[in-house]
Amino acid sequence: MTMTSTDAVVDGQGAVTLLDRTRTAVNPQLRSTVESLPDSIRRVAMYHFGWERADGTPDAGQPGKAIRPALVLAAARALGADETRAVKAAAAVELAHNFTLLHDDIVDEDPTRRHRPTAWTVFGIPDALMAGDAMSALALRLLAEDPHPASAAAAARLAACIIELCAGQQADCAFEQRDPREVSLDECLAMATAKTGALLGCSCAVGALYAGAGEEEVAAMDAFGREAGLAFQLIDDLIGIWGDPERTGKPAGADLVAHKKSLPVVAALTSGTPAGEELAELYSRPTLDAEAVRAAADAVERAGGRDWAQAQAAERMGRAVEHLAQAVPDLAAAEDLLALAEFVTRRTR
Ligand SMILES: CC(C)=CCC/C(C)=C/COP(=O)(O)OP(=O)(O)O
Repeated sequence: MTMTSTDAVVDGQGAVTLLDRTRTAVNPQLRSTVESLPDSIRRVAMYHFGWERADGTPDAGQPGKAIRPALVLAAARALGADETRAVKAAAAVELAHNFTLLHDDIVDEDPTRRHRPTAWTVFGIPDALMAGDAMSALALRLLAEDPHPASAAAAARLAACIIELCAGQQADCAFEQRDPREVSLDECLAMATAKTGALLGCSCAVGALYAGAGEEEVAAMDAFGREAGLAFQLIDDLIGIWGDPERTGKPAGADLVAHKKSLPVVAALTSGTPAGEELAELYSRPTLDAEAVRAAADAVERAGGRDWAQAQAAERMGRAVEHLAQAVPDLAAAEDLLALAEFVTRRTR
C-alpha cells in the first residue's frame, strides 16, 4: 500500500479513502496482535472487533473507522517518513482506543457498539474488563517490540496518554454525580480534551516521532490532534443527541436517555435560560420516554447548547489548523491530516 498526499482529494471523499486504506494497511497487524492473546481473553477481543461471533465462529469484522491509526500514518507521511514503517505504531494506538471503548461501554452500561451488542453484555463485565486491560498492555507491548528507533519514545508517550485519558474518564464519571449547574463548561472541555483529545494528539505525535521529528514539531502535532479531538468529541456529543439511529447504531437521543452530561447538555444546563431549567426538570426524572427525549433535545437546542457545541467545534478546528501549520509549514504536505480533521467534525455516525 502506498498513500500520497494527493490521495486526500478535498472533495469529502478524501478522508474516506484514507480511512479505507488505513484499515487495509493496519487491520491485519491489529488482528494478528489480538490473536496472540490467551484464548480466554482473545475470544472477547475477537468478538469486540467483529472478527468472531460470540460462539467463536468467524464473522466479517467491524473494527471501527480507524481514525487514530490514519492520523499516525498521515502525520508520519506529512513529515517525510515511509508510513509502512509506522504500521505497528498505528495498530498500537488503535488497541489503546479499543481498550477505552471496552471499559467505557461497561461504565456507561451501553448495550450496543458498532451496531452489535457490546462485549460486556455478551461475555459479562469481568471478561470485558480483563480484555480491555489486556488490550492496553498489548498496545504498549507492540511498541516496545517494534525495532523502529522511535518506538521507545512512542511507547512512553502512549503510556502517558493512557494515564491522561483514564483521568479524563474518571472526571467524566465524577461529573455525573455532581449538580450540573456546579460543573463549569471549562471543566467539561478540559475533561473532554483528556478523554478524547489526548489520544488523537498522541496519534499525531507518534506519527511525528516515527518521522524523526524534533520536540517542537512533535508538540505541535500533538496540539493539532488534541484540538481536532476536542472538536471530534463535541460532534460526537451532538450525534449522541441528534444522530440518526440507523447510522449510529444507537437509539435516538441515546445520551439523553442515559441522562449524560455531555458538552451540549452542560452548555444548556448552565445557560441560565428557561429552556435550561426545562432540561434540568426533565433530567431530574428517573426515566425519559420517547416524547420526553424529544422535549429534552428541543430544550438543549432552545437553550443554545447545539449552537454552542457547533461553534466550539469550528473554533477548535481553527486552532488545530494553526498548530498544524507550525508542525508542517508547507500545509500542502499535511493535506491528509486536514482531510481527516475535517472528516471527524463533519461525520454523522
Ligand atoms: C475515553 C473514551 C471512551 C473516549 C471516547 C471517545 C470517542 C468519541 C469514541 C468513539 O470513537 P470512534 O468514533 O473513532 O470509534 P470507532 O473506533 O468505532 O470508529
